Amino acid sequence: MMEELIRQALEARSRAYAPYSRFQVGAALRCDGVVHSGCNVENAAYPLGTCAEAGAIAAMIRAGGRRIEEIVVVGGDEPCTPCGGCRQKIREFGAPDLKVHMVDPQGRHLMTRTLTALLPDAFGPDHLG
Ligand SMILES: O=c1ccn([C@H]2C[C@H](O)[C@@H](CO)O2)c(=O)[nH]1
Ligand SMILES: [Zn+2]
Repeated sequence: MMEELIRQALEARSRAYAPYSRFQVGAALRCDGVVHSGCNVENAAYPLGTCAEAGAIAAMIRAGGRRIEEIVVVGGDEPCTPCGGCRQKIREFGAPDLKVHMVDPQGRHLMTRTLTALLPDAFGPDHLG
């Protein structure tokens, strides 16, 4: 299953629209045993670009899913750690011990972190009662 997550993250990355940064990113997550993926989509109005993780989450929600069980992110040769905004977006649907894996464009494992390690003391849905 990890292999499938990596495969889909790489495939999503190959479809990234990143003409401005030229930094292509793919993300794939598993929810209820199903894999959903996304890529970054930039815009001539730079701040409107969206991250790969956001695309994968949108695909999961569109499919009726609500829980991220595992997620893989691929950017360049260094670990592509999710940006701060994406950490919060992942928190919405991920448990504190969710594993976030980072791989390189060849699919080789680079780093794994728990969501808690990436976003300690996170604000989340529980805070709203
Ligand atoms: O985890 C990350 C980090 C960056 N990006 C995108 C945003 C932008 O399009 C490009 C450069 O920051 O990479 C992602 O999609 N996910
Ligand atoms: Zn992001």
